[in-house]
Amino acid sequence: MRAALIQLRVSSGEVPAQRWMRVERMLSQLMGQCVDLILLPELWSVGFSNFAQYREAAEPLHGTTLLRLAPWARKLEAHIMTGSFVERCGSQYYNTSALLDSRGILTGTYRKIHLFGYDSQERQLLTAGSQTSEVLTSYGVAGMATCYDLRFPEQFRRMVSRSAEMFLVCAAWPKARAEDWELLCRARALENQSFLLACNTCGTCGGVEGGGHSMIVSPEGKILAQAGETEQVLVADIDLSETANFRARFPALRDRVCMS
Ligand SMILES: O=C(O)CCC(=O)C(=O)O
Repeated sequence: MRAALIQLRVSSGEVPAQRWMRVERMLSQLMGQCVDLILLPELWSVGFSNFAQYREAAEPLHGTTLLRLAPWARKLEAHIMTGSFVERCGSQYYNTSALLDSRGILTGTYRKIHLFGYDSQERQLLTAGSQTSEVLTSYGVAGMATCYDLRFPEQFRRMVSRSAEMFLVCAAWPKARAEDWELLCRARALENQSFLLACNTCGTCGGVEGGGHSMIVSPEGKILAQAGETEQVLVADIDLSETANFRARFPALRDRVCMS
């Protein structure tokens, strides 16, 4: 499977339309590259730290993000994990990401469970999701998660208990905690013997510098590909049979003991 992580620069001085233009340009550059799965970061259109704009930027589930990205999924014949957007549902607002299949059809959604309350208004403005998300794709079962969720191993373990074989993570993780980012991405992959694809932002939004370093981690916790600190598309090939091979060779998941 060939994956492409669109590490987008999200800066305060820009309007979402400018980011959309760059995203669509990067998608068009993937034409002919036989990519199977594309990931975008967390709240890339509005900008994670642009809290004052959340309400105005909110959209229904089948809103702008899905409508604009679905034709790209069809054109590129690739799954697209849309990154997250502010979803409006009745009077509630969520940090929601979606997975489109290569026909542009919505196959999975995830509402961020662990909202970030430190130096952030996310927890005041949004409602937390209450369900993990495991989506059956043509490449296996994908578990979806968002940024701060990385600090909560029980969420990833639950997804593995529900058959996840890889994790798709969108993030707006700050550079100030870049070491945590790498450590947590590798730990969640290794302890769950699963591929982890994590797409982050870069650039400075609301005074917070995005850490970049989007990465693809193997089920053995090794970084297979990693972006730098600037805007780029990280493309890498993944051998998904490694998950089953490693789980058979070193069957730690089988030795789980129920602690509750
Ligand atoms: O946990 C962290 O250090 C960063 C989390 C974050 O920025 C987020 O959830 O958007």
